[in-house]
Amino acid sequence: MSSTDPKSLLPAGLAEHVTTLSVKDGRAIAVVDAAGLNEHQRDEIKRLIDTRLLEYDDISDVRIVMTAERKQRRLIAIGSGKGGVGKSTLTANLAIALKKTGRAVGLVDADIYGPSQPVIFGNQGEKPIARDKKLVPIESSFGVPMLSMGHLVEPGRALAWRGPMAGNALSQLIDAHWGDVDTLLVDLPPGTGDVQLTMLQRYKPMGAVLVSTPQDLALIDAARAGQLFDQAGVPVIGLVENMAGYACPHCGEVSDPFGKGGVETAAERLELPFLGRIPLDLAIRQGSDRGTPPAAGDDALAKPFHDIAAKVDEWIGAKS
Ligand SMILES: Nc1ncnc2c1ncn2[C@@H]1O[C@H](COP(=O)(O)OP(=O)(O)OP(=O)(O)O)[C@@H](O)[C@H]1O
Repeated sequence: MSSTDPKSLLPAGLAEHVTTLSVKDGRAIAVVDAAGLNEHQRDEIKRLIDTRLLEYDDISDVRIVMTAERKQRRLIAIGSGKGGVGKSTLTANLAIALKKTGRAVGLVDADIYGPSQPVIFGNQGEKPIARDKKLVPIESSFGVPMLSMGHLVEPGRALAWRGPMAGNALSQLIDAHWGDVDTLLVDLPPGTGDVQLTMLQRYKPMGAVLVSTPQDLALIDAARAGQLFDQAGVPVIGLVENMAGYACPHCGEVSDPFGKGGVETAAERLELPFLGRIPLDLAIRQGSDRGTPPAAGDDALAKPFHDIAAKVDEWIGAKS
């Protein structure tokens, strides 16, 4: 067989996808430019090339290399209207719970103004290394690789970042060596600032989860954050109510310091799904401070996080 132009072995419609084709000792190696092709198209092209080349008597083995075959990584943003409502706590526990459902989850702590994930995961002081100018995520004890500005700068130093600097910080964390991770949870700073805008412009998340306490003010801000996602065409997966129902550790009586059911009512009003309620429980705060997030366990404290993760998991499954 002439190998001056092996691409001529293929019909033009297939050859146009092939960067190089070599044939030697019965083995054909085709390099296919897979940029812009979806998974189905890639599989189809692979199949057609394979079948066509094997029709030649002197080809017995076909190897196909797909370039630009970047793993489609979905981003799920976790946002809140205001700070201190438990967004970081939810993100960490959701990531751990999703990992338990079998998803390859990673976590980006994009709350660059007040990164708290290194504390929640108990790996403060660890520093990610860089390879080929990209960061390598830190492996956490819960099987969730993660990157946080808290691992890169001294506590408090990132606070002054605004505009492009804040956006670039986000890119460094997202465009990292995430390997097999297919679902990246992004813990956003509260509100609707520079990081959120960069996120929406450069990396359109697949969906967003919003956290709020039942207080009216927190809810109004959460609705505003929801609007931003909505305008950008990012579906809100649902709302989570945090710090609802405080069970007194002494007498067991349940009180509602921030009101009750406000988030569920707001979700109904905004026509958004309600994903669940997490109680105000001292053990949740203690676990977060100690580097042992409750979702790592299997007890009653873990349950609300696992239930919310199951709903998010189902939502992702339905969209994929
Ligand atoms: N359900 C809960 N029960 C008890 N403590 C909680 C609960 N949720 C969060 N906390 C605690 O409240 C504090 C704030 O939570 P967290 O850092 O998750 O909020 P945040 O919304 O991410 O805040 P910020 O955006 O300011 O970082 C933390 O000390 C956390 O441990």
